[in-house]
Amino acid sequence: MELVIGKDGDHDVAVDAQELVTGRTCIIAQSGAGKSWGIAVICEQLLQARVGFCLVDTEGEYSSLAERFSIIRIGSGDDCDVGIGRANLREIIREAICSRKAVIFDVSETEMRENVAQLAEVLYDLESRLKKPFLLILEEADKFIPQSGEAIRKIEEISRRGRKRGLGLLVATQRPSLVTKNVLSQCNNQIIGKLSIENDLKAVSLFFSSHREVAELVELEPGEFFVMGGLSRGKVKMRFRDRICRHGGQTPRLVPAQPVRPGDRPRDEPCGGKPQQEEAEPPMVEPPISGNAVVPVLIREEALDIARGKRKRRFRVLEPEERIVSGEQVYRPLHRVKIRYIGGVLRKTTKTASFIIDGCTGCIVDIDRGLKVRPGFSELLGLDEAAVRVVAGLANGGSTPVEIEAETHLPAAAVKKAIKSLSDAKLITEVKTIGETTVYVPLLTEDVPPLSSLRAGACGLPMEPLRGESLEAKVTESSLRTILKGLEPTAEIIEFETIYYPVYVIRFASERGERSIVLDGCTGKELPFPVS
Ligand SMILES: Nc1ncnc2c1ncn2[C@@H]1O[C@H](COP(=O)(O)OP(=O)(O)OP(=O)(O)O)[C@@H](O)[C@H]1O
Repeated sequence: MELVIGKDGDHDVAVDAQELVTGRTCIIAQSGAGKSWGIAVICEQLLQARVGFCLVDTEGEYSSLAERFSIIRIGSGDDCDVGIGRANLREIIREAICSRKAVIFDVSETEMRENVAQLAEVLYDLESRLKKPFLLILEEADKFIPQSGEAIRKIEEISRRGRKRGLGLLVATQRPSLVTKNVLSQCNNQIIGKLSIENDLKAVSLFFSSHREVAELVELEPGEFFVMGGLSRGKVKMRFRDRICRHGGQTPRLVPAQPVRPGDRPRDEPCGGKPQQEEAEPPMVEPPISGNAVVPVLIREEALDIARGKRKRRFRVLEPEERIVSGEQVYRPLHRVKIRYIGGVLRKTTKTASFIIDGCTGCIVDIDRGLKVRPGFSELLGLDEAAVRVVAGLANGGSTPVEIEAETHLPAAAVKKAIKSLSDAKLITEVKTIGETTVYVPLLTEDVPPLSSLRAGACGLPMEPLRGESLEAKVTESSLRTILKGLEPTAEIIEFETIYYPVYVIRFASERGERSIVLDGCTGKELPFPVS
């Protein structure tokens, strides 16, 4: 029997149902890459084929399956058929195995580990006697069978000895490097999607025959997966098919909120259909910084692990000379900015440009498989509009004050003042030429990007409300406006929103002193930001 689960171009991709239901399969991909979608597609196909399974739902996101199919839902929510503590689990699972039924075991609001351990015991025990095909599907496997820490023994046992009992195991994770190798190495069937973190790419490399194949995972689009092992003949790249039911794990869309002006009281939007209460007097407390943050992927231990590899070593002895003195996760403020200005060859066209600027340094960033940092406006921070106009207008070979006046349309006194502040900031230097004429040359270490080159892609990473400490933004809307006006007098900021990005700031110490590095909280890559 085959189950059609996806498409490779126009061709259906089918997997062997027997292998899926009684074998060991892993579904691996980073957050937002389509695992839950894929698991739900598999469940729909199993339901249509009347194959029994039990799905451990850690987020309460699969209940929409019950809108179209007959499923027993055990959990703690109002929409569950049986309360998780009160259920006669053994009887329900026996009935499901014998009658080829499906069970959703929703542990989202419960003591997950304890309940899943109990389920695994019951399943293994029943199947040791019944020996009928039945599949256990385990979302967020890293929570139950971690690489470091104690794994639920019965799940390890199911992965080793379930097949002969007809009991298959399908585990899903965003972080294969955090799942015990004891189970991962048992997975002879693999469905692997987009991954970016080095440790995770390393963890799945055992399923591929070359580094080149592993590197292909980084390039996959959300929804695309490689199906490998016993599920298909050879490695197949596919996209999971459309859902029959509504997708419960839909990423919430970010909708623009009403801008808040200084002095306005923040107003909560109604949530979950509850009516808004009449507001009481505002409490006299400092409002916490609120906003949306990119969901961190790396846990602290992993960041420290990466940092250990970056310690400086002594030349003679191989011991590291540096030790890690701290490593904390913080959020960097990033401003998403949209501007409008007059441009074009004849300077008659209204143009727009969008970009994301790091609020701490003024560098331009892209959020694409982690943070990519480019030169931006860092060196212009703190200058006034005239100074920005002067330094941006200087010819590489240098300009005289008269040439600067002509280029910038600034009066002589303003040019003189700007030259003084730029010299103080060591952003220009003067070169005396023959005949008493002074020529000023720019000392900017990076080229300032032209406005026409600024283009921000969408942030494809999952977001959540900011929950941690954030660094202070040195770039404000008004300081940015000053710089932009200096670069292009017609520039106006038309959108300005701050989002937050997780990083780890690691401090090293040695007898020579201290230094710090910044690691990307989503990819673990070192970011070229200075740490104050
Ligand atoms: N095959 C697909 N076809 C169409 N849309 C898809 C597909 N796969 C994923 N998506 C879209 O991508 C979004 C994220 O997918 P999904 O919820 O499956 O991610 P995930 O890998 O489970 O993430 P997380 O680990 O954070 O739960 C979905 O809301 C859906 O809109």
